[in-house]
Formats: sequence, structure tokens, C-alpha cells
Amino acid sequence: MDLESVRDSLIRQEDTIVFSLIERAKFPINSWAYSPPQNGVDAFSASSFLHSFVRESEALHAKAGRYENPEENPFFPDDLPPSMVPTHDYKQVLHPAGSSINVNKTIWDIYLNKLLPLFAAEGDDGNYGLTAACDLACLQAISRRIHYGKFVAEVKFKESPEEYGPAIHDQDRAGLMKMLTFEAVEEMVKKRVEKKATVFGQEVNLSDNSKSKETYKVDPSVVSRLYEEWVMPLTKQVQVEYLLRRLD
Ligand SMILES: O=C(O)C(=O)C[C@]1(C(=O)O)C=C[C@@H](O)C=C1
Repeated sequence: MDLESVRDSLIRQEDTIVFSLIERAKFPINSWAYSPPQNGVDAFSASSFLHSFVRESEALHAKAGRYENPEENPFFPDDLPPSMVPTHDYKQVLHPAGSSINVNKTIWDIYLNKLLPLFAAEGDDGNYGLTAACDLACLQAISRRIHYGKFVAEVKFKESPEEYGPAIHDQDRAGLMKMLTFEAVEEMVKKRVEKKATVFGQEVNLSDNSKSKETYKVDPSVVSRLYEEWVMPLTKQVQVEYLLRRLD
């Protein structure tokens, strides 16, 4: 595992995220699935249809061994049933002190309160089950990408322990954030995800004189904004948290 291969994985995961958003955009917002959205109630702890749907899906996925994979992080980690599939010997790449970092509560809040209203149309078509299945796919894809920051951080640390060591020793968050940030890479990521949303989300017609060239299933600028405002900052936050514990 090196920086190039972890970046390749992040690039591949962009496809999953863009496709999952395109699938969710087939349905209107369907707010009933997220009720009761009472003022001041934390969307994560208040029970809603989506809450139950995700919790019960995760229990099934846990039995199927999903969370044995260190790249997967459940939204409701408490009381998950044990895996019932044959044990796979996943390579233990991560440092144990940082492997359990989980920012899914923040991801849940951002997805429901900020992202969804930007790309789901107004309205209610009653397809709550299908909508929740799409939400689950989006949440899992975004969560996997952001928590992959643990692997990015591990590789960066292994490649230059002498560079990161003093900042870890001083628990210097700002210093670590500066060291692991590559602005040129971030610019490329934003442009690439916007382009992917343009390519994957266009109507494909056999005739050349299509008039629908300018409409996309998910607004490409929303995908770029998702990465700029939430995905990359949270991936960096995971990296910082991981590195702070890297010498424990
Ligand atoms: O590619 C890296 O070096 C990463 O740390 C990943 C990532 C990202 O989230 O895409 C985050 C921070 C960097 O500034 C650039 C990109």
C-alpha cells in the first residue's frame, strides 16, 4: 500500500458516490422517511423510518461479515450481531489506537440536513422503502470514503515518520493538518468529481440532435461542493485524529 494506491481507491470510490447520488435523485425528498423532524431534535438519536431502516440493515450486514472489513464503519456500532460468515484474514494495516475512529454521526447530519435538500426534488411519491435503500447506499459510500482517511494517514506516516513524529508528539493538530494537505490534489478531485457527475448523469440518446445535453441527473456543481465542503474536510479530520493516536 502506498500513496498512489490509496489515491487510486479514493478515485474509484468517487464513481460509487456519484452513482449512489444519481440513484437517490430518482425519488423526491420524501420527508416522511426522516420524521419526526422536530425542531431541536438531533436527527441521529430521534427515531425515524430511515433510522430504523439503517439500524436493521446494519444488523443484517454485520451478520454477513461486512464490518469485519476495516474499511467499513457502521452508523450504529452498538449491539451489532457477530458475523456468521467464514472469517477472512483482513490485512491489519491500521494502528489499533486509530482504527475505531468513527465520524458517522457528523456524516449522517450533513447528508440529511445539508446534502439531500441540494439534490432531491421537492415532493413525496410514497416510495419510502426505495428511498431509504438509496439513502443507505449514499451514506455507506460517503462514510467509506471519509474513513478511508485512516489508510491515507497510515501511508503518509509510514512514508515519512520523521516528518510527522514531532507534530504527533506535540499533539499539534494545525501542524498535522498543514502537512497532510495537498491543495493541488484537492483541486483535481473537485474537477474530476464534477466531470464524473456530468458524464455519468447525462441522458444517453442515440440521435445526435438531443436537446437534453445540458440536464444532468444530479447537478455536477453539487457533487463538487459535496467534496469541497464536506468529503475532503472530513477525510482530513479523520487523518488528523488518526495521526494524533498513531504513536499511542
Ligand atoms: O490525497 C491525499 O493526500 C489525501 O489526503 C486525500 C485528500 C482528499 O480527501 O481527497 C485530502 C487531503 C489532501 O489535501 C488531498 C486529498
